[in-house]
Amino acid sequence: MKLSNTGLKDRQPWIEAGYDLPTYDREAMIAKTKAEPTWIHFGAGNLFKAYQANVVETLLNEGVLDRGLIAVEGFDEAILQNFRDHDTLALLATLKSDGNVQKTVIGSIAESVFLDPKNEAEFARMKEIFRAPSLQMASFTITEKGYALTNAAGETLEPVKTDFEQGPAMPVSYLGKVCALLLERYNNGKLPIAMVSMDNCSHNGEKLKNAIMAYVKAWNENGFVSDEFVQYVDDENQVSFPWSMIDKITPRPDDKVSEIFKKDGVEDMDPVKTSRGSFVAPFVNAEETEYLVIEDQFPNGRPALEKGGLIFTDRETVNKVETMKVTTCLNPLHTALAVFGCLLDYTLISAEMQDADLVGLIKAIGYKEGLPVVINPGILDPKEFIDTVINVRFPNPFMPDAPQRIATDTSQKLSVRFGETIKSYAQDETLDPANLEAIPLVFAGWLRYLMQINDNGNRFEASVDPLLDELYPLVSGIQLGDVVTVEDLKPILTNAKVFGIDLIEYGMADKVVALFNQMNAKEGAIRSTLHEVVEKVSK
Ligand SMILES: NC(=O)c1ccc[n+]([C@@H]2O[C@H](COP(=O)([O-])OP(=O)(O)OC[C@H]3O[C@@H](n4cnc5c(N)ncnc54)[C@H](O)[C@@H]3O)[C@@H](O)[C@H]2O)c1
Ligand SMILES: O=P(O)(O)OC[C@@H](O)[C@@H](O)[C@H](O)[C@H](O)CO
Repeated sequence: MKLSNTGLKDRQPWIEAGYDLPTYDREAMIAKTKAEPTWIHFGAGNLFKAYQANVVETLLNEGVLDRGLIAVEGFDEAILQNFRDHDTLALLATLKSDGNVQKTVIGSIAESVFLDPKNEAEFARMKEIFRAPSLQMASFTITEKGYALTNAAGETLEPVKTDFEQGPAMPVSYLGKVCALLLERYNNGKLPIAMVSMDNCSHNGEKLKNAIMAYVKAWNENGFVSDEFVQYVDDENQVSFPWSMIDKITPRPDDKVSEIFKKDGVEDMDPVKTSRGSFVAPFVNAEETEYLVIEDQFPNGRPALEKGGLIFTDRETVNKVETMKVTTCLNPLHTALAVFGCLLDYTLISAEMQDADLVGLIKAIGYKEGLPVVINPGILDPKEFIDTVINVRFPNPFMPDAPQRIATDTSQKLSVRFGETIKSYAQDETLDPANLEAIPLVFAGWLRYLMQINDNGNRFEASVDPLLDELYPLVSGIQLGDVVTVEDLKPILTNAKVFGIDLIEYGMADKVVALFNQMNAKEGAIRSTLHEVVEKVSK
């Protein structure tokens, strides 16, 4: 059995092996999507295939939609190649908490394009898509760092600087290319569009808009674009940047899941790590739970995605749901498990959920330190949300999720996942950041993690992180048993780009450094410190 157009011609073996197959005319869907695209997605990673593409698959099968998705990859060509090798088909394994695995052939991706102006044919197609009056939305899952314009020191990144100065003709940065496509749309009828960030960043729509506007303004100042273009991008009735919250735990493609497909007789199912560090396979594996809440601001209309379970609401509600998930009720808990999982030598989140100290830690972060600053969004109850995360989702033994995946780019995530909570404590007269215990432990744990020596004194390799080269030298000279001071770690502790706040200014640095020293005292000290803090906060 081959995952390809030819391989799917004989449907019987797939059906007998329990696969859900496309029931619509895929060729017709592809032709219609190419001719009149409605939805283009940037970032053809695992989440996109597991969530957005699966929702569209369901709606195509139900006859609600007649067009599928166009997938754009602009960072890692190997992701695209993997996809094209299988006629833009993908397999999805939905790993249910009762152990059942639902196997779906995803056919909803009609076309894939590489975002690269140097590749004339591909970029000409991108421009053609952006000229299409039918295009309603461009969405993004390009990770938090995909939106960055500056490095940790606040300096403009080189490719961004080049694009600001050289204009839209041949952009080299990711968002410079996206901005050039918006210009193409403007130059061909000033057509409206929604640009929807679906990444786990706080206020993701605002983040995308600010980044795009930085290009637009620089190009305007340097004489490349008109004032009218600036107004077009800035007018949410022309170009909107809806805020969103997305939630579906999508681990890297796992060998055990690949075995399930291989056992069924599906060929070529091995996951690979690409040279750019992506984990990719012709299949994706994900949990069943999923939420996608989007601000309903689509100036050119939108597909009826509410029929696929998406929730469309106002910005305030999205903000509350997103704040709840990303800054208090899920992602901070995940990051705590990521950091301590790597330090305590775990390779599975579900195994960490059998560890009373770690469960105690995330309960403290969620219920005790997070909940007091959460505003109930109304459409989801924060306490029930944490209950499900802790009791059902994280412990799901069938989910191959690893702390090492979640530890990716931690330097980019701490400010959102914990910094927002600390700021809320500081702003609330009834709360005091000095009373926080679990969050400072995670910060100290992360500094200890940066040493890349685990609690047994063994070296481990930190997950990919854009600041690792910058941050590692600050801790690489520290030996197990050394005692450091706030002054020694000042360059990190004061970095508001990392923590969201200056830890010295907020009076948290002493506590973080004391916990770091306690965890660095000797082998086993991470465990004993974790246990001690959890005992203290559980009282
Ligand atoms: N995996 C999950 O559980 C999950 C759940 C909810 C939200 N998310 C959000 O989706 C994002 C992607 O997750 P995924 O599982 O698809 O990851 P992935 O590693 O499979 O895919 C990442 C995508 O981002 C692109 N990318 C990476 N670095 C980039 C850069 N510097 N500039 C532009 N593009 C870049 C990659 O090429 C790829 O298309 C996450 O960062 C997160 O914000 C993920
Ligand atoms: O996806 P990231 O890299 O922002 O963070 C890692 C995980 O915490 C995250 O992917 C969760 O699995 C996801 O946010 C669940 O919806």
